[in-house]
Amino acid sequence: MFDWSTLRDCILLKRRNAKKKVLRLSTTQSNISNIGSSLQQMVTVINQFEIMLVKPVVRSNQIRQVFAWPLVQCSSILTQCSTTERTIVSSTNQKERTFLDGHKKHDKYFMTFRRFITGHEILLDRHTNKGTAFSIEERQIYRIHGLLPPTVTTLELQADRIMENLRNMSDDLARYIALSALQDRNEKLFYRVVMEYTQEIMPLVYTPTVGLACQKYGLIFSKPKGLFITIYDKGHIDDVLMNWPARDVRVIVVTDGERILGLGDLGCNGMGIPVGKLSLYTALAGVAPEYCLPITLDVGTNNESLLNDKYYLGLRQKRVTGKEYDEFIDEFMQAVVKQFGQECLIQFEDFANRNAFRLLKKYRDNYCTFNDDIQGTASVALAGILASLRITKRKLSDNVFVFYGAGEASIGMSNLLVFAMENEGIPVEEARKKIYLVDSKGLVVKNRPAGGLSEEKNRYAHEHEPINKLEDVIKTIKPSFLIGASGQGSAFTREILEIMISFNKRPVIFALSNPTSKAECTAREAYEATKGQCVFASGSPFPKYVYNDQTYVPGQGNNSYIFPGVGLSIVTCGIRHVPDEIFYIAAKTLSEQVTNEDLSVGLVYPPIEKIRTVSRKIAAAVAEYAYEQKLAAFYPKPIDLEKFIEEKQYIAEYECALPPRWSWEKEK
Ligand SMILES: NC(=O)C1=CN([C@@H]2O[C@H](COP(=O)(O)OP(=O)(O)OC[C@H]3O[C@@H](n4cnc5c(N)ncnc54)[C@H](OP(=O)(O)O)[C@@H]3O)[C@@H](O)[C@H]2O)C=CC1
Ligand SMILES: CC(=O)C(=O)O
Ligand SMILES: [Mg+2]
Repeated sequence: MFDWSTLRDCILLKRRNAKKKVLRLSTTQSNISNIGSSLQQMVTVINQFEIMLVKPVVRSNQIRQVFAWPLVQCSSILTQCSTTERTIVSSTNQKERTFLDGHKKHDKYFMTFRRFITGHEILLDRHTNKGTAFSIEERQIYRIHGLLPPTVTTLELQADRIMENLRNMSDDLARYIALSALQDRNEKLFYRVVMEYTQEIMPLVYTPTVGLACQKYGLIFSKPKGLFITIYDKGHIDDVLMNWPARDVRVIVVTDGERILGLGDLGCNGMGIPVGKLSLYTALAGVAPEYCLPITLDVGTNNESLLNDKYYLGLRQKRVTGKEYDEFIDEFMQAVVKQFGQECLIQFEDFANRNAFRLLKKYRDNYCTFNDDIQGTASVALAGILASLRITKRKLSDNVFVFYGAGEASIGMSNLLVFAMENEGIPVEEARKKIYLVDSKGLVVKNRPAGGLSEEKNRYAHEHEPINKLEDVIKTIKPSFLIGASGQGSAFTREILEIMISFNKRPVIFALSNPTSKAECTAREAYEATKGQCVFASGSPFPKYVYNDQTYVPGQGNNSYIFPGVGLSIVTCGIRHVPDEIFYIAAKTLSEQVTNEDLSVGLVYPPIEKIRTVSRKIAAAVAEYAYEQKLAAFYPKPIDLEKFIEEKQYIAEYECALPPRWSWEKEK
């Protein structure tokens, strides 16, 4: 029997640099050959030492065997681990490592062993915990026997138990808190529940409940799920990023909390949004959770009630703006690249209008980045518009569009719509003439006072008399599409909806503002006012509605149909930039997933139950384009992109006989 104390005594503590502690293993050949070969002993080997960093720091052949030998022996167990982990195990040659995504790296990683881990820690770690699903054998091996009740349950039964508990709860905020706690406790089970009961769970982890959760964030905060970087971290953002425990971060969703849904400035409470969006990256598209990092940039808040709220957890000061803000964001972008590489996707979410457009313009060609509120929303709206045309039987360019709200969402939608019309052969200027914007001052027209129009709005400003009221705009312009993204709940009154049906056989009404309280109208209001004739979609979900014995299913026109699939493609193929074409392709692919059966009940998006497949198809179409345009970094191009992407999609199954305690550390 191998004497572990000998090996342990040989572990030398080495400080690679001031910030990182690395344990380096050193022993002799004879000790190694004594290591037992039975499966159980191998489990013990891995179980007692966490393999933490990977790079051949140790050059001698003799020492290299120390690493290679037990790992190879263990490969039968470890092949059940995730793909990156498998890569290490299957490679005994430390000089060159072939990654499953095809690229090779030389001497970039090293292997070393980390401290002991107790069974109790396995139970407390959300990545490794299986709760009552640990088998008797695992309970013995990990020394957690006795720490759990004796009955071993399945993942399915655990999910049923969670659902029953959720359904018995009194309100959605309680359900949000319970799901958040589950995510902290047992990540696999959390994703199993979200993926299996998506329709029921999505409104809890995402809009509308996430809006309420953000408003109550100071009260309900329990465990951190992301990084908070404040303006006082300026000058050392890099250090804060290093505190995040995972090193192979491939997607960041970042907010500064200034325009959370249609709820306004929620400061640091906005953290609920990156957390929720990244949960959807995993649940709706299968981007592995360990690749995802939610970040809130706290530069203060101008929300007086938060500043006076004793539970508020953010900086109690007014927002920092101007040069200092810009330098802070610049440093953040650079630090992300330094820490996680230039292929790390940075999704901007819920920034205020005045920052959103200019930051997108500033960074879009130099970083792997997009703005979800501008570009993701544009894509989902275009998909819904294209699907609606199959009901109204009109060409895209035969329509007139009124956007209520002229902000990030509406301008993004207008720009992509023009792009789509151009593809139908319509000149840009002509396409723009079919689009009318209404903002807080009324119809966007040319003769607004000087300085009254931003560059983005100006593109859509018409030579027209000012009109203040929406109903008058509708009466005058007679649009076939009325699309709301204003954050103004109930703005589409019965009168407005009745005007829409008075000159359209099938008017298209999208009420895209979030959360539900901010929707411009409800599904019921739209169907009732138009006698079931409108085509309806909304940003937050509404239930089915029965009108005159006909069932109508409102679609959810939310960017959650787009960003997970686009992100999956970026992550799996290493796409370096995210041009607008990608959102056009995503929109077309999404609309092609809508069946005639869906359309027959008024649904202009595929049912949410199909979302994993839909996201994969979006990812494959985007990847095809990216390879054509030489935007993808991972070569060679897979022969079957969809299959390649499918193999990378995260699966919510308990898969490891061993806790996945392998992690990657990119060399700085
Ligand atoms: N379904 C989805 O996927 C998405 C939905 N949204 C939702 O869209 C809404 C707006 O988001 P976003 O565009 O980013 O926000 P912005 O702040 O960029 O834009 C809001 C726009 O609404 C206008 N507005 C405000 N009050 C009124 C009013 N009384 N009458 C007419 N227009 C008004 C503003 O006018 P002015 O320019 O004069 O200030 C502005 O143009 C939010 O509720 C958000 O949740 C956003 C992204 C995605
Ligand atoms: C859906 C979304 O991104 C928003 O409402 O801001
Ligand atoms: Mg948003």
